Amino acid sequence: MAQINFGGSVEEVVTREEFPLEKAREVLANETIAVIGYGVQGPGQSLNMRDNGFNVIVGQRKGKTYDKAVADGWVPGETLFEIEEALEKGTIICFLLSDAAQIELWPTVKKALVPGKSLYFSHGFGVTYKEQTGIVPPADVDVFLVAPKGSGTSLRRLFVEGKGLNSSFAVYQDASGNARTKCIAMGIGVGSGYLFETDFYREVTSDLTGERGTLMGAIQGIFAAQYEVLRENGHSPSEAFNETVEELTQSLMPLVAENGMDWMYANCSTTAQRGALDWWKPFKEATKPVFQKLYDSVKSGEQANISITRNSQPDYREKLEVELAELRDSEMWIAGAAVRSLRPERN
Ligand SMILES: NC(=O)c1ccc[n+]([C@@H]2O[C@H](COP(=O)([O-])OP(=O)(O)OC[C@H]3O[C@@H](n4cnc5c(N)ncnc54)[C@H](O)[C@@H]3O)[C@@H](O)[C@H]2O)c1
Ligand SMILES: CC(C)(O)[C@@H](O)C(=O)O
Ligand SMILES: [Mg+2]
Ligand SMILES: [Mg+2]
Repeated sequence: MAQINFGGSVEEVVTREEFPLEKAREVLANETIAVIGYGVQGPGQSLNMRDNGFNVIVGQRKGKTYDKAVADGWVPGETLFEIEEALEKGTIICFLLSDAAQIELWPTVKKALVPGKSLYFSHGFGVTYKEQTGIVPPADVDVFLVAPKGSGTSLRRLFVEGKGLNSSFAVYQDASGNARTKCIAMGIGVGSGYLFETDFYREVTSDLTGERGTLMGAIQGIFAAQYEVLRENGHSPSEAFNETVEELTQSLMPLVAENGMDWMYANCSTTAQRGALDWWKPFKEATKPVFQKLYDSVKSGEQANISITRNSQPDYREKLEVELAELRDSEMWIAGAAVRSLRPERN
């Protein structure tokens, strides 16, 4: 493994150079990889693995997503099956249903896990919160995860562009003695840029924190707060949206992604630089207690509990739609839709 110094801590990571695709293909040459679920990660991972030359099949219940799989080139009866049939044919079972649906399907999956098969996750959720999920894999199967650090949509887009999302990987159970190598081979196969090692508990606690925090929950909260203050002080929706969201996503974040925040601070006006240097610490101080509260809630299992309870309700979709409409119909995101429609590349 490559030793990389991440800000003073040396960590071992797996790169594509030291674990090339050819090696991954060799490791998994005799495996049938069954991707169960074709929601967000299912398409990204299965299509990348198919394009990388792996033996992949998809298991998906009939409906809109099944039709999407057909449209993506999966052939019913050859590479696309009902879930039970795919579970039977697969030797590596990629459990890519939503975390709540995994609970419901677990008895079916468990039955298919005969000795010698492997169980693959993209989240540490199911086994970490086993008291709530009931997901306890049989002792004679390998259990591991590869968790792409990003959306399945970008996993596929970046792969098509010849780039790759980073993923974490972890082995929960090594029945064959070869679980780690298989796990890394899967990580390379799904199109990871590089892979860093974790365990199921750390993967789920960091992931739940990140998505509730800076990746989605906190950022929307900060957007809404600044937008409201600008609007309450007489700024137009277009001015408030551009100064809150559009400039960040279109101009500054791609530059931060390329060069880091220090570069961004060094390459804006001296006026902006002074202000950003003065204000980042008060924002940090104001929000850190909220992040600590969030982490504690993740750690105690409360967030998992909320997620399982809410997402297992029969009227989950209807209730979700109401909450999404609150965002979609907010002035800020209506203004956002108008701003997006004005981007020159839309024409
Ligand atoms: N969404 C992401 O980009 C992302 C990123 C990293 C990790 N993950 C993890 O990957 C896994 C899959 O997540 P996802 O977001 O792709 O899932 P998803 O919510 O998109 O659902 C996946 C599939 O589950 C199927 N499904 C739902 N309920 C079902 C049921 N009762 N019976 C049978 N099928 C059912 C749906 O048809 C869909 O094809 C999860 O563990 C998630 O935490 C997701
Ligand atoms: C894409 C995310 C937010 O990183 C993932 O963790 C998810 O659950 O969808
Ligand atoms: Mg997540
Ligand atoms: Mg995530």
